[in-house]
Amino acid sequence: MKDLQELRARLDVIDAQIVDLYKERMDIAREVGADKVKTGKKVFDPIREQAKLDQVTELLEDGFYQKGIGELYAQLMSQSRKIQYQILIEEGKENKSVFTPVAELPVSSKEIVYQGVPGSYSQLATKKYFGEDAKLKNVRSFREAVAAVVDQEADYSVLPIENSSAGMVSDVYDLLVQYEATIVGEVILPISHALVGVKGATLNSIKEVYSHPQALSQSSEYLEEHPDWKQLAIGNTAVAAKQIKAAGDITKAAICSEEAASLYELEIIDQGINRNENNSTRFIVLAGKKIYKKDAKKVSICFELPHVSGSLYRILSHVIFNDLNMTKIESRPIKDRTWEYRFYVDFEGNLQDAGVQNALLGIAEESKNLLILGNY
Ligand SMILES: O=C(O)C(=O)C[C@]1(C(=O)O)C=C[C@@H](O)C=C1
Repeated sequence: MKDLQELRARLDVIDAQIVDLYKERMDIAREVGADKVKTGKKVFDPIREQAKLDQVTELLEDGFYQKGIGELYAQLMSQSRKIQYQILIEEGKENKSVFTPVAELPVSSKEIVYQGVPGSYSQLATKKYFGEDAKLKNVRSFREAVAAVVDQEADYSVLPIENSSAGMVSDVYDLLVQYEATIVGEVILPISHALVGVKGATLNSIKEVYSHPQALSQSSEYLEEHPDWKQLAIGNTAVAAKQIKAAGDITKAAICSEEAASLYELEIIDQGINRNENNSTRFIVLAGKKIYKKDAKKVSICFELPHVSGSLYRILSHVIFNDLNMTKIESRPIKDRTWEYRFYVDFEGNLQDAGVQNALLGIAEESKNLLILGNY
């Protein structure tokens, strides 16, 4: 058997050759990029890439090696594209961003909109972000809240986007795309549910509990200790509180925030009844204009991908190879297109960073319907 040192010495020789060839290949890819800038050809040429993958795999017989060389070339070509997108940016040939940086979010005399009723968690989140004195207006649906900013009836609206235990609010994700509203901020609200009732209501008098389905589910362990209580779903926790007040019945209770209890003059029977003590909801602040704060640190985008092996991998490589820290990924089915998905990705960065611009160029060219949802 040849000794390890000898084998490693041979690998070193081969690797030096690979490095030289890699450099030569990248230099040529750069020249191709310069040519593409001149002729206006697209950087990503999927037909050429597939032909290249077929060509290199055919040169090998072993199945394991064939797969390996395919993976290697997918990486190499992705790096060629990265260098070429960089040239586009240097030459100022990329599609200029339609987003305007601002020092502070502008506020006019218009109201700030939230969905729900006074006392709801959305109202609490809105006050947390804009301050106690902000002029607020409530609307009934998520759709109305998004439409209000797009139609310039309000400067901003605040909507829940995800809960730490129940997950994404899918309707809001879908509306973001339908209306092309811009995320300009976010606020995280710790959620602590209380069991509330009218004066005289006690754990023993309760027969029915009303709340939003998520609040019921987040309090499920507590409710399991009271199996005889009937659970009834209502559109909003604060609406549940309002109804309990109107009913004036000691057999009915609501699960809502302590603020909603005090607003509707209800008594707190039990506090902090949610299962997960760290339960929080993240709310987004939406604007109708394409603006972002100069010091914004997070980019949210969404794009569509065909149901093809490796398509998500290739797109995410733009995030990874530009050293961007991806903090979240979600997907939603695209209506009327079975098994096709829209992906929602968050990563750290600012629209002015070269790495962010480079990644967005690549994703725009290689996916369908890229939308920059916001930088905040
Ligand atoms: O042939 C090209 O057009 C290139 O830019 C080179 C290359 C490659 O690295 O082989 C890179 C990107 C294209 O998508 C296809 C191929």
